[in-house]
Amino acid sequence: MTGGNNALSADILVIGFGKGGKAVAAAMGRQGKRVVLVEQSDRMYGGTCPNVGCVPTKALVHRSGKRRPDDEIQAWYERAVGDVQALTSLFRSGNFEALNGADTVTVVTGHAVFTDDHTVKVGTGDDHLTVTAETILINTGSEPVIPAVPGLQESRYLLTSAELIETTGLPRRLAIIGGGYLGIEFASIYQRFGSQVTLFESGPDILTHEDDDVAAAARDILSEEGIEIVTSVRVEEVRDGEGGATVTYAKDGRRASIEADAILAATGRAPATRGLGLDAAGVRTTENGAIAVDEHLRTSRPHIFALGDVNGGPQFTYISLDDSRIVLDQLTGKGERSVTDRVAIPRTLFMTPPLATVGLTEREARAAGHRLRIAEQPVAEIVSMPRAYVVEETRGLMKFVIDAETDQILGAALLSVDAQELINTVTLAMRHGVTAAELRDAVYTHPSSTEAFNDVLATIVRADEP
Ligand SMILES: Cc1cc2nc3c(=O)[nH]c(=O)nc-3n(C[C@H](O)[C@H](O)[C@H](O)COP(=O)(O)OP(=O)(O)OC[C@H]3O[C@@H](n4cnc5c(N)ncnc54)[C@H](O)[C@@H]3O)c2cc1C
Ligand SMILES: NC(=O)c1ccc[n+]([C@@H]2O[C@H](COP(=O)([O-])OP(=O)(O)OC[C@H]3O[C@@H](n4cnc5c(N)ncnc54)[C@H](O)[C@@H]3O)[C@@H](O)[C@H]2O)c1
Repeated sequence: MTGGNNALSADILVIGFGKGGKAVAAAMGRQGKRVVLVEQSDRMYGGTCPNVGCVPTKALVHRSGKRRPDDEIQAWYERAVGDVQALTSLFRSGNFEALNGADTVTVVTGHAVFTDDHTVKVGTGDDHLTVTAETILINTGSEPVIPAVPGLQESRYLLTSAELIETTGLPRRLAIIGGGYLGIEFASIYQRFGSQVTLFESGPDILTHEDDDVAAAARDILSEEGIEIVTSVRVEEVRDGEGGATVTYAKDGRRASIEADAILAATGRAPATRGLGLDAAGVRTTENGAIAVDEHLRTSRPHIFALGDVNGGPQFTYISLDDSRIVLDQLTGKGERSVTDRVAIPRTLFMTPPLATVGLTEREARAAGHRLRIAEQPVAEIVSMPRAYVVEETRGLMKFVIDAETDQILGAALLSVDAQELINTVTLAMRHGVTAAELRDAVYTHPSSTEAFNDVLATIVRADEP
């Protein structure tokens, strides 16, 4: 690193400690490049995923199923929060050391603001630092959107997901606004811990992207757990009282209200570009507020890249990681990778059991003109999968959408124990042209969840006529 006390210059500057940025920082540092990574919060080394996103929420999913007979609910929840915070703290320091421990990489803690297209200022007043770099990566993630409901923003019962997972008092009554991935996962976690959860979704249903049978199976599980799901709803007002808030909503032309001890805003996350000074760098944004990028993730200034949630792509950690591969390919490779060459990207919604999906739904495949065979079975009926009974989780179903002409798997929806693992095997099969018959007839370990494929793929419930 060169520069005076208040100035650093580097080959690569990374703004934000997200997945993609830290992967590029580590790789370029290993190649001997001088790298500076600026992270605004010492609670966020490693970014959203290990601190307040994927890792702590999945650790809570796990713990929400582990109540011992003599556990008092509040004490059990508080212990789970404490354990999960200890875990995130471990990952946080591991992330910091992994980067800052390298001779070539410096982690700077402070909020970065562009002053021109090669320079950022970190901090203010006498303490401020200037970092200048040849190449800059913006990896600032996203931040929760708070819907414009009168009284909500000012409510002392309003929490973001990051705040809720650190709160040691279990809300007795939790209202969640938004029935997407985040809202459903939190509904599932908190209902299992013992909260009474009401989930408000403005759309006509939850999981509308999925086929009706898959969505209905998932919805039934959530309802059986005791979650109150209110769809086609307009949350009209939040009014604070002494012991909680009154949430008033309109549905089917009628007004009603519930009382809540906590309200979670789960209505989406917007690219985090506020206060970055993008204008000073000449970096353009889209009308949705994301940083505009080409297929190689270059912004309107070609030496500045944007990775992860901030570029408006799908908001998943593994997409941010894949963004890092594209950027590294631009910086040191052949420049062949792009966002357009991604095939079959899986997703997992971590309710219990998880819902993992990839590729086309039956509805989408029909709309695209494919002649189909549909393989489907409820988990409880998959004879070749005793694992579901072994681990006492027999709820859900598995569904495959198969092209009847080529036997290629076009898509799958697995609502099942271990679905977050199973979906990666299906995805690999789809990427490499492994047919449905080959996946069906493969030899799998026993007792495992994968061996369900032996049965499910042999159970054709619908086949289109040639
Ligand atoms: C509750 C929750 C659960 C989730 N669960 C999953 C899951 O199970 N699986 C999955 O794949 N995805 C999940 N996601 C989404 C996933 O966490 C994000 O897609 C991913 O973390 C985005 O990573 P990123 O690289 O874009 O940046 P982030 O990891 O968001 O990092 C951005 C960093 O930039 C910092 N920053 C912002 N502005 C500045 C600035 N001006 N100067 C310096 N630093 C700045 C921030 O403090 C932050 O640390 C979840 C998200 C949430 C909120
Ligand atoms: N397991 C995972 O991979 C995982 C888990 C959690 C979050 N995430 C990521 O985080 C991102 C944010 O998640 P999210 O669920 O907040 O966003 P989302 O955009 O997926 O869902 C938001 C939901 O809120 C609803 N909504 C919007 N305004 C509303 C209002 N005023 N009242 C009621 N409902 C309203 C929308 O119709 C939508 O269903 C997602 O894009 C997802 O990729 C991923």
